[in-house]
Formats: sequence, C-alpha cells, structure tokens
Amino acid sequence: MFSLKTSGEVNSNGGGISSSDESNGSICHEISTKGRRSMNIVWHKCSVEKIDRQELLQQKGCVIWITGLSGSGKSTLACSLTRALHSRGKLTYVLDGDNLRHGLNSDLTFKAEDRAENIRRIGEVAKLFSDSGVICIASVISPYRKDRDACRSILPDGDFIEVFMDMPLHVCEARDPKGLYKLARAGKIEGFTGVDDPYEPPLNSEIIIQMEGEVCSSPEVMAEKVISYLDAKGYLQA
Ligand SMILES: Nc1ncnc2c1ncn2[C@@H]1O[C@H](COP(=O)(O)OS(=O)(=O)O)[C@@H](OP(=O)(O)O)[C@H]1O
Ligand SMILES: Nc1ncnc2c1ncn2[C@@H]1O[C@H](COP(=O)(O)OP(=O)(O)O)[C@@H](O)[C@H]1O
Repeated sequence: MFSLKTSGEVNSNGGGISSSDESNGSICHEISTKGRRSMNIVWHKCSVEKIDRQELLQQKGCVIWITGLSGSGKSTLACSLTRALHSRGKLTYVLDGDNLRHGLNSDLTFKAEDRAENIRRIGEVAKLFSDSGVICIASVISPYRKDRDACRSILPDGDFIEVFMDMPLHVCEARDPKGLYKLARAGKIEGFTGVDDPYEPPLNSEIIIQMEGEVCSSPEVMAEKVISYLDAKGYLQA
C-alpha cells in the first residue's frame, strides 16, 4: 500500500515548507528564497510523494554526479551504468553535459559564469528526476567545486553521489575522441578545461575512479563499483 500524506504547512511568506517534510526526503526538503526573484509564490504540495513513487519503483531516487576532464570517460561510465542498472530493473536517466548543451543549455558558453549556470540548471533538473524516484546520472565536466557543492546542497543528505573520474590529463588528451584537445593546443579553442581553463578536483567525493598503474578498468567494472555503493547505501530498494 502507498502512504498518502496530508499537505504540509507553507510559511506565510511562501518562502518554504515546514521542516516536518524533511523526514521523507521529498523535494520539499529544501525550498529557500535564495536567488529567487519571483514574489508571492506558494509551494503546492501533492498527495503522491517521493516515498510513494519509490515504493512503486522499488528503488530510491538519487543523483550520481560524474565529474572529470573531457575524455576522462564520464559519458562512457554513464552509459555503462544506466545499462547495468536497467538490466536489473532499475529506472535511470542520463543527463549528459554535451547533450544538454544542444537544448536546455544551448544559450550558454564555456565562460565561468555560464558553466556555473549550466551546472545550476543540470543540478535542478537532476533534483526533479531524483524526486521522481529515478536514479539520475549526470555526466558533466563541472570544473568548479562550488558549483558542484551547490548541487549537493539542494538534495537531501546522501542523495548526491559524486563520482570523480580521476584520469590524468595526458591520458584524456591521448584519447581525444573529438579532437578538441588538439584544437585547444593549437589555440583554436579558448578556455578548454585542463589546457587553459581550471579543473578543481573534488575533495570528498563518494567514489573515485582511477587507473591502476597504466591500466584503466573496463566501463563495466567501473559501473559495478558505483552499483556496489548504491546497493550498500540502500538505493536499489524502496
Ligand atoms: N572550452 C571547453 N571546455 C571544456 N569542454 C568543451 C569546451 N568546448 C567544448 N567542449 C565540449 O563540451 C563538453 C563539456 O560540456 P559540459 O556542459 O560538461 O561542461 S561544463 O560542465 O559546463 O564545464 C565537453 O564534452 P566531454 O568531452 O564529454 O566532457 C566537450 O566536448
Ligand atoms: N574505461 C575505459 N577504458 C578505455 N577507454 C575508455 C574508457 N572509458 C572511456 N574510454 C574512451 O575514452 C574516450 C573518452 O570517453 P568519454 O566517455 O567520451 O569521456 P568524457 O565523457 O569524459 O569526455 C572515448 O573514446 C572512450 O571510448
């Protein structure tokens, strides 16, 4: 049976939901006025909540945030992970930085403030997917620590799982599947991450993917590492 909740109390200024909502990890977990420009808006709560959707799906919604240099294997891991979870009957959705820049984020450049807005939007979309009960996999360079941490801060504790693709620059550059490093080294792309733009590695990521000596694990083995984490933390059951 699904549990039905009565509606939560909304602050008189419409600025937030009462903290009693935090127990079920629903999207009402953290609603703040920070950065919000619209006034006189009030959160509308529905009787079907995250906990109900999770029960239906027999899993827990969360965000797996894969960060790393271009060519570090983010998209490859995202695809391998979504395939492996799908075959176990788990509902996932991949948000790939490159792909989202074709639509939702097509107005953004690679300047620091646009990268920040790119990450903010992807974080908000990922939060919605997570609230729907889906295991959302975001694969984005997300070079700035504060932008990634901001995405972490809008999710319930534990639901933002950062995966750091800790691949040396020379490996990423040798792969160069799109020829972008070559263009950047030739001065034909400005502000390319790792070449003439910064990448700030995570300090406390939940999972680190590294090479062992000169050997890089297969995408399937990397995906299994993430799945073991999800399993241990209870995300693969309601
Ligand atoms: N200047 C510059 N720096 C880094 N990357 C660049 C740049 N210009 C284009 N690209 C291509 O854009 C992809 C990264 O997009 P993201 O949205 O993930 O970037 S970011 O998180 O906003 O930094 C990235 O995809 P991946 O190689 O899959 O990481 C590149 O193909
Ligand atoms: N585990 C791996 N072992 C060997 N090659 C890999 C691995 N993961 C990715 N690659 C290769 O590296 C290149 C970059 O991978 P990709 O997933 O596109 O990286 P990113 O999304 O971080 O730019 C691709 O050619 C891909 O086939």
